[in-house]
Amino acid sequence: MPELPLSPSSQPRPDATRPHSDRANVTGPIIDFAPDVSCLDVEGLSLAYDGKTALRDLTLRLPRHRVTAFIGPSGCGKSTLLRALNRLHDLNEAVSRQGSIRLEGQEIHAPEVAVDELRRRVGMVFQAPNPFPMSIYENVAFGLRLQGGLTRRRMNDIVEWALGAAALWDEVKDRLRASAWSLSIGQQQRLVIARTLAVRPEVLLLDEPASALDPISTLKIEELIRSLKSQLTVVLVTHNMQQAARVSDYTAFLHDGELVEYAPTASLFTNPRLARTENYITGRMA
Ligand SMILES: Nc1ncnc2c1ncn2[C@@H]1O[C@H](COP(=O)(O)OP(=O)(O)OP(=O)(O)O)[C@@H](O)[C@H]1O
Repeated sequence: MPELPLSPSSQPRPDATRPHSDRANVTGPIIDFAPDVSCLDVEGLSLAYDGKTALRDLTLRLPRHRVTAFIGPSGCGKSTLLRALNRLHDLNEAVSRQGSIRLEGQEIHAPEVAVDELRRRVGMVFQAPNPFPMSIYENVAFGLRLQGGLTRRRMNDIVEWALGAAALWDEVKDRLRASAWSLSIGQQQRLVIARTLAVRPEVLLLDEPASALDPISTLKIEELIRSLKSQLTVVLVTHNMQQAARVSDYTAFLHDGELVEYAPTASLFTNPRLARTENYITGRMA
């Protein structure tokens, strides 16, 4: 699929080079670009657990077929925001929410939206790989079987495609019937990504997908993230700022449940416009 052109406003602005002292009085949020085509639109999103605020009036647009990273200190609300994007909070009665989230223009909380279908369109991969206790093949075929209606040949094709897209096919093609648990942790995480890709999501949410992995597996996941954006929109939560800088096109910095700064990644890391962002990315804020 062809790459979308970046809008002129997505380039770093000249005044982003102003000295740090000028930034000190600005509290934000600063949103330093406007996506030409957004996939997910979050508007006025607030969320609380048992009345305790975790997200405060967040508004941001996530561009289609790009990688957007959420960064910020522990407890700032990154995972809470990510989970809101495919309604993972629905079953938590302690959660209250205000505001809207639109996927390709459609409100995801609208009564006519089927949550299962939403979660097919917006797939999620967690920090610890969670393959099902079945074979490598059956893990990837799992969602396809639930959907039904596929011939054996078509299912085989999709399983091969998904394992290939997750950069795992060459390593497992000769042992598809082996238990998923016989794979290394890094391979298990790529298997879980293949399982998610098999049902053809439009968005892939990744919650610290490489934090439990060794450096080589991490590199593979990062290469995979970069390759996937030609086919879908990726949203990545990471504590690893080098990783955000390596793989993402845009970065949103959250602090204390608020969106502080949201900009093209290169611009945010080289010329943060707010002191709070600079303090975090330079390690002066835990
Ligand atoms: N299930 C929950 N029940 C109650 N409070 C929660 C729950 N999940 C998160 N919180 C609280 O919401 C706030 C935001 O948490 P969240 O996990 O979204 O932050 P985070 O930025 O992803 O943190 P980390 O980087 O440590 O994973 C924190 O104060 C956290 O304690």
